[in-house]
Amino acid sequence: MDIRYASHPDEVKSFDTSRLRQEFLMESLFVPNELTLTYTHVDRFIVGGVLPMGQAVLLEADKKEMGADFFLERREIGIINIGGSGTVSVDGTIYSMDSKDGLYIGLGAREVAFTSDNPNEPAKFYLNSAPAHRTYLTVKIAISEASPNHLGSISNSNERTIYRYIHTGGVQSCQLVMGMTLLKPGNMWNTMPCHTHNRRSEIYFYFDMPSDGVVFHYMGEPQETRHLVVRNEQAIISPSWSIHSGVGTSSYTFIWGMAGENQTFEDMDAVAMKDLR
Ligand SMILES: O=C(O)C(=O)C[C@H](O)C(=O)CO
Ligand SMILES: [Zn+2]
Repeated sequence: MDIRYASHPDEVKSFDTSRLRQEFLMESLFVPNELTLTYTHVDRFIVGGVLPMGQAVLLEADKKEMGADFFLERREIGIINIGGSGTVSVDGTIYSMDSKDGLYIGLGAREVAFTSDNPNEPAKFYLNSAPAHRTYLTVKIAISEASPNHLGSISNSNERTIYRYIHTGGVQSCQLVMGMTLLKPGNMWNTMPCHTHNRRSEIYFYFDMPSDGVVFHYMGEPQETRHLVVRNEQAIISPSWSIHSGVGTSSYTFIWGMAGENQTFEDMDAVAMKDLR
């Protein structure tokens, strides 16, 4: 399990490109038949990916790093499939997962296994997990059941739909809030004007990009912005003090996940365009 520590914003000002990437970027989430996990001390998120290719992959705890006998002993998890169809089995109950289907699994589930229906068109399960204090129902969420919110305009190159999967008005959780943003064709910008939210941190995961496409993802304090070049199926840690916004060389989709002090999606500290540096 890859471990990342939290950084002070004053320290991050002096990071060069490779240090920024080492601390904040997750470059390889999908390795055939492996559970790939990164544990960040930023709100103790675990971010991961599963690519089952002809065998089931188990959601196993890293006993040393997590100090737990099973992954969901003290945690909850949100899962979104970005690949072909597959299944997630939770203590013997099988959930069929088509592309862009989501699943919330509550504290205490012991045996979670991932499979693909067709190894030639494998499922790709993207995972966000956060510490939990009580059990909420395990629920599957089709994108048609997620709450859509249309934002932006073609004149600002940011017309997009935000789908909330796990949130206060939908599937309940202890602290995880999770969803997906789809850009309309021809639109390249996400989350600009940008914001921070000191009560929560956030993980962005970019996908549906061509192999030579990149997203210039902006992070840092609003007056000390930095960029990271992010490629298809890579994820970024955004601490509570950091903006999180990106512009692509072509269109893309991204999954966002938040955890922390509150779950109020609208609780954002908006950054005025004139204040960005
Ligand atoms: O497109 C957007 O704007 C977003 O998806 C914003 C994220 O959901 C976010 O940053 C929530 O805090
Ligand atoms: Zn945000």
